[in-house]
Amino acid sequence: MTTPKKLVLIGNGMAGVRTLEHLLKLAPGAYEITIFGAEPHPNYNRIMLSSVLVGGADLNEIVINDWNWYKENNITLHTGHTVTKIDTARKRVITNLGLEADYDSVIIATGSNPFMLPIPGADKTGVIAFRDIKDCETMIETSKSYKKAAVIGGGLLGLEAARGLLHLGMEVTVIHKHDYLMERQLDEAASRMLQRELEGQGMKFLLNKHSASITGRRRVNALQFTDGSELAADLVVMAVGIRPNIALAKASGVDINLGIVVDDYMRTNIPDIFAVGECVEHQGIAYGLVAPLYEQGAVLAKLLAGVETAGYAGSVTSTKLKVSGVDVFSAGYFREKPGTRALRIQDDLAGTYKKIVIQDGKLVGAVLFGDTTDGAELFATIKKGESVAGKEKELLLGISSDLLGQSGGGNRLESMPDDEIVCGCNGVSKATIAEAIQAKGCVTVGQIKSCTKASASCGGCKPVVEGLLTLYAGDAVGEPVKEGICGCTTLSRDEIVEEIKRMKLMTVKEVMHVLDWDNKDGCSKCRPSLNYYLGMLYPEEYIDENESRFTNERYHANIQKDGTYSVVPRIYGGVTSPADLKKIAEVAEKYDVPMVKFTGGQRLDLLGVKKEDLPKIWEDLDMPSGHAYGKTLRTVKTCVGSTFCRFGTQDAISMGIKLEKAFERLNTPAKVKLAVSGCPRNCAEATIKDFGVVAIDGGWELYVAGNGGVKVRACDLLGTVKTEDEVMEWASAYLQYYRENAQWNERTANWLERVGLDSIKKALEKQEDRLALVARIEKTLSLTTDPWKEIVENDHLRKNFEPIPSAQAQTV
Ligand SMILES: Cc1cc2nc3c(=O)[nH]c(=O)nc-3n(C[C@H](O)[C@H](O)[C@H](O)COP(=O)(O)OP(=O)(O)OC[C@H]3O[C@@H](n4cnc5c(N)ncnc54)[C@H](O)[C@@H]3O)c2cc1C
Ligand SMILES: NC(=O)c1ccc[n+]([C@@H]2O[C@H](COP(=O)([O-])OP(=O)(O)OC[C@H]3O[C@@H](n4cnc5c(N)ncnc54)[C@H](O)[C@@H]3O)[C@@H](O)[C@H]2O)c1
Ligand code: SF4
Ligand code: FES
Repeated sequence: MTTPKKLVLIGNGMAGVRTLEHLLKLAPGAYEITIFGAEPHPNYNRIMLSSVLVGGADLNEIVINDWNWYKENNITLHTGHTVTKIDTARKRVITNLGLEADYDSVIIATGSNPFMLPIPGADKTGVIAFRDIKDCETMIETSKSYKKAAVIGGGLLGLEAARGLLHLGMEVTVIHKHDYLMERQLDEAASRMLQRELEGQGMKFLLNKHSASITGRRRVNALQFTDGSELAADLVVMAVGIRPNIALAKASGVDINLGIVVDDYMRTNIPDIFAVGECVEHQGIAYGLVAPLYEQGAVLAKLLAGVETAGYAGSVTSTKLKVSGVDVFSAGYFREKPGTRALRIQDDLAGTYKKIVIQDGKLVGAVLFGDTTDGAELFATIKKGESVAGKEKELLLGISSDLLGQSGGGNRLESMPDDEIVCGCNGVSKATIAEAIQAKGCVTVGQIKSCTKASASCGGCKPVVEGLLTLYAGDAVGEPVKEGICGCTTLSRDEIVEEIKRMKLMTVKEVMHVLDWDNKDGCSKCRPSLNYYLGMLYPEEYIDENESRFTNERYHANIQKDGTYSVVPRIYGGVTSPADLKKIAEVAEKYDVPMVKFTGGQRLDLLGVKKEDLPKIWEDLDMPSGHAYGKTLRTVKTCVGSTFCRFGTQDAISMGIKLEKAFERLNTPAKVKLAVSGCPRNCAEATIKDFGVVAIDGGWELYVAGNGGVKVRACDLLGTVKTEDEVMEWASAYLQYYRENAQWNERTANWLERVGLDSIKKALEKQEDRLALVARIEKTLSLTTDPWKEIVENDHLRKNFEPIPSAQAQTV
């Protein structure tokens, strides 16, 4: 038996220990391993520090290898020791505390140091980085006694720190030197959308700002900028990038440049000294994300185990911001340059943006905002490097689902190699996930997460994990895969509503806590849906959580492409008056409204309004909100009907106004549009509305679940009635039944297709059932108020519309 060689690992972090995990599998017993780690902890998942800050995990949960792991693998671990020198002549390492250890081979995995701006006052108490457990603990402690936090750096780390500090109850301002956030990962359009979303969560921003000094006696009390302005701050977190930690390598004669220079096998210039992780520079690049570091570790482990391997060839990277409620994804070379072509889709209403960049017929980069489900597929396509010529639009529209095996291109997941890493953050391979499903019986993403940690960090791999679940659980196990309303829970809409009723849960937080949400803060899908369900179930007791709503609903106006808003006052049934038209014209002139436009719903839209002008405009207009922005009743379109039209059989205008006055301000699962036509010629297009009314001789036909949007759907006939009162009764009952049974964000057309017309007819056929529904909708309607009026009359609410200080608007 050969004596094991002595292997010393310097740095007990993610990349180094990951390399050893591989090595232990490939060549158990081949090495006598000693690890030196400067931190006092066992190896932990640094990525998850962001989750710790927002209460999504505690420090014990982020440990990757606990103390026992080292014992079980006969590894000698020295924590709290910083190696200060590698004596390459005597093949020995020496620590700051005087400990020495001989080696045959040594791996340097010292990671990075956070870059601290060298400005006066940077050494004051309360000025920290965000890199390790200690920083995380300092933030949590500080938030208990102090209020104002400043985060310098609007990159991934700065924004995740800022989100954490907000969660801890601090007021947070992010100071960024560029004019838009995350410029290293996003283009300007996506970045502006991100900023708006984060502002909605309460984050403040100072862009184009350069920090000059930090003031305070011992502790920081303010941050001063080069333009002379300042910001009060009790805590300053610097998140302005990282620098490879090369001090030890330099002191030991190892070649360094930006980082420790290595070849494709992670060898340095000195025999038997290897390096891996963030401290390394490979082909001129130092990586700052775990996926490439794990790839490096796999190559090095094979080399040390004597297993043949191709060298490390560099990595294409992708990132996902880990801020709940905000989906941002970026991969590859997303900037346009000569020789590239970019395709984009931007939907300001849905708050989504997608851009792909093509070079030489191949996909080379992508940016996604608002909906990142295509991220995994786009990233896989970038990595494959195959031609996508002719399929660019399919890629852009997200209908080329080769990766998940949903299109004719064959199932890429089936042919994916077993050892391919699916979850870059946690280094989980396809084989590990397959084993979790097939051998350990996992049938939900949540279970796979608990079992393997795949999708536990940034969540970017979730679509692939879901695809594998369908592949293995669907085919091999045959068990139904139960999915929750979003990634935070496995509970369906109906289960959640049942539990809320059964346990009398009264707030969004309570629901998430009691029903054991995976992500304690929820996300942009579950928070607004819970807010809706609670409001629907408890119209009297529940206090609407404004922060759970989307930007448009929070500001009671539609945000436009350029960040301005649109104002649509209510114009019942499309009928206005000279007085109202005059008011609208005067307001448009007074506030320099760039455009006044008739909408498709027969109203007037004032476009290009500045946020700070909104309350003043509403005050001057003195008209109710048209709710053109929310998941509520939008418009009731009418034709002129029997009042003026020679074909009209009924008074469509007064019927429409009656309906609009009854249901204005009603919260619904998704937006609801109504129309009334005075005869079957149907000039108001009532048969493509959520609820349409068409006059016939001696009565009215009632139509439901139509849609004139992306997917046009003609209504189904619900029934025929004789009187206006009956129209009101059926409309009320139908809308309330929809409110009580549809999923949040489900339009009536989709709802009806899901549950079937017959089930709806059955639920409404008995008058006693209809009247019970009518009573419930009337209760809800009796409690609604006009949001514009409420804001106009409340100074505190008006403050939310004041401009956010920017580089142009100085002192804070
Ligand atoms: C808050 C946060 C969130 C992040 N989120 C993501 C994410 O979502 N996705 C992603 O891909 N990446 C993320 N990262 C980056 C990721 O954590 C790093 O890329 C990764 O941890 C680097 O691994 P490493 O082993 O090279 O360095 P580290 O994990 O930093 O390990 C190096 C270790 O070596 C120790 N050490 C240094 N010098 C010595 C010495 N001389 N002697 C002994 N020990 C020494 C250090 O104390 C440290 O413990 C995040 C980073 C942070 C801070
Ligand atoms: N979700 C994730 O993937 C994730 C999360 C956190 C951290 N990380 C990684 O951790 C590392 C550190 O993150 P980071 O965000 O600090 O690095 P970064 O280099 O990506 O971003 C730093 C940001 O700070 C800004 N900046 C630089 N100097 C500034 C100054 N003087 N004033 C104001 N702004 C300034 C830069 O413009 C840049 O946008 C990176 O490698 C990052 O990839 C990744
Ligand atoms: S729908 Fe009939 S009543 Fe209404 S405008 Fe058209 S033709 Fe006239
Ligand atoms: S890739 Fe980030 S959690 Fe899987």
